[in-house]
Amino acid sequence: MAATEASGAAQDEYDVIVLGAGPTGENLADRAHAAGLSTVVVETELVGGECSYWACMPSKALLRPVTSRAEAGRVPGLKDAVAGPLDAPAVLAHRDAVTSYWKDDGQVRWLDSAGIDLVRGHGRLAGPRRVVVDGERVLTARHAVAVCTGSRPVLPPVPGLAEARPWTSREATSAKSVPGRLVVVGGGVVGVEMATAWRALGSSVTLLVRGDGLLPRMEPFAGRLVAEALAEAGAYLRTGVEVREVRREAPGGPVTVVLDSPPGPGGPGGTPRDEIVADELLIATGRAPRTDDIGLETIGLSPGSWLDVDDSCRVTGVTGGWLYGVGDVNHRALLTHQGKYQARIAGAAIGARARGVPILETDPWGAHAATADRRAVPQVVFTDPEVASVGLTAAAAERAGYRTRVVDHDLGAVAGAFLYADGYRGRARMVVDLDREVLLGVTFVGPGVGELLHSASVAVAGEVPLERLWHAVPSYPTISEVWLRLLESYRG
Ligand SMILES: Cc1cc2nc3c(=O)[nH]c(=O)nc-3n(C[C@H](O)[C@H](O)[C@H](O)COP(=O)(O)OP(=O)(O)OC[C@H]3O[C@@H](n4cnc5c(N)ncnc54)[C@H](O)[C@@H]3O)c2cc1C
Ligand SMILES: NC(=O)c1ccc[n+]([C@@H]2O[C@H](COP(=O)([O-])OP(=O)(O)OC[C@H]3O[C@@H](n4cnc5c(N)ncnc54)[C@H](O)[C@@H]3O)[C@@H](O)[C@H]2O)c1
Repeated sequence: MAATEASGAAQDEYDVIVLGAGPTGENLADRAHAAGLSTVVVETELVGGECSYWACMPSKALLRPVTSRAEAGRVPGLKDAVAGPLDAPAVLAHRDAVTSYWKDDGQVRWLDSAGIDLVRGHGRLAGPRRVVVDGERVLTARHAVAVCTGSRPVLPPVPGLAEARPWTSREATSAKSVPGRLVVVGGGVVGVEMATAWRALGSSVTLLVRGDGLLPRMEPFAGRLVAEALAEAGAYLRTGVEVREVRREAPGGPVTVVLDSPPGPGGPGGTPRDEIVADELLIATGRAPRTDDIGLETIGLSPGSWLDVDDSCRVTGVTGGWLYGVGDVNHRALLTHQGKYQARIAGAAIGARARGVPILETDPWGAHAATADRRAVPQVVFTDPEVASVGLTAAAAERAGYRTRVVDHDLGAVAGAFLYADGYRGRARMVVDLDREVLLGVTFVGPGVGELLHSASVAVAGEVPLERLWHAVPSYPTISEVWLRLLESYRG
């Protein structure tokens, strides 16, 4: 059946209704359809969601030239060829192409070819199994409604901030020109990636962090190495500061950020009163669920809350068990690949329940139990150096009560790294569960480590015994030889 644009819909009753066509909604619809269920997706903006247009894809299009140039600049014989600045207009133009110029025709064609209907508009629940689109079109679901509405950026309650119309991740990934001076608030993933990108594109960047370092949820050496590299790139980092007030006198004019901290020496635009003046301000302080206006109150749930789900992603406390919350909206792991993973699991569970399968495989690692989104979440931060981690950090493993041993290795000391770049700097850590002798977590920091990560994901999710990992021989001379060094250190 052809993807249906709002009014000319062929039917109003489906087996499954999917609210939101981000990466999670698309994959959920695909899995439900593959299970033989008629499926419709409701989308209020662009099919492809945040990831395709204002998050993963445009941000990585901005960062790829940055990391490529940095890496080439460390290769003897190649350094001089990349000595100049980035061609910012060309980078921005490529970013525009990567987002298909913020048009979703390609993704709509995919839905169409997959036999999934599309209804454009804002969907709201209107009681059990009913969704009303733009107040007009009523859809009913025989089996399930899956809420895949994602998340949006949060603005902290700082006086003057909203009025100053700061950049959020949306503007930071879609801006058409390079601001002269950019202040970034927040030292999480969006903060460090966007500080890296815009600094390399030519902005004077000041990164304001209220804690004592960057990437606080990762191993401490990750934030330290990224902070060192940002400083070397000319960005200015201030830790232990809070934004007290923001002022922008005229739309499009400079913005003043007033800090709640002892006066510092001042970065670009810094003044003795500890105010920073910039051309743009990016707020990267986390996300809120897009559940404030989806009719949750009509089924007894609280609007604006993250959806509490079981491991099959079924929302808890809903009579009849017909409601699912998948992807960012359930707050289990706010990453595209984890949303897609949950969609595969939830889609299988919806299909099995629709077929009347009496007992689902809901034990950890079962076909109907999202498990990796708690125990083996991989993430790559695309900065220079890259940070790639999976599973638990040493601190998180200790908090969880495991008996652990932490093994570290200097990534720059393996032969592959020596060849990869002059003065390669990086570090690797594995966190071992001493009782089972399997890995709980692995972190790599260094140029190019993003592509190493899946080896660690396989080891952590597969709970591969270390004595078997000893037989997984890394090729010489690759950076993967760090696996051998880590295991040698562990075995002594
Ligand atoms: C700057 C940035 C960079 C990122 N980079 C990465 C990365 O490199 N790798 C990674 O894995 N993750 C990355 N993420 C996270 C990633 O973007 C999210 O985890 C992912 O987009 C979540 O997918 P989703 O489908 O759950 O939600 P979304 O992508 O947010 O999609 C939700 C969809 O639902 C629609 N919708 C909402 N409400 C309604 C409604 N009432 N009716 C109809 N439709 C509705 C929205 O319009 C949207 O299309 C990044 C995030 C940001 C902000
Ligand atoms: N490469 C990737 O995988 C990638 C890239 C970007 C974003 N993402 C995902 O998107 C999500 C959102 O990223 P994010 O960076 O916005 O959120 P985040 O939660 O990763 O980081 C937000 C940071 O802001 C800080 N903060 C909160 N309130 C603050 C305040 N009032 N003042 C100063 N600092 C404050 C927090 O302590 C935290 O360190 C994350 O879950 C992330 O995993 C992933």
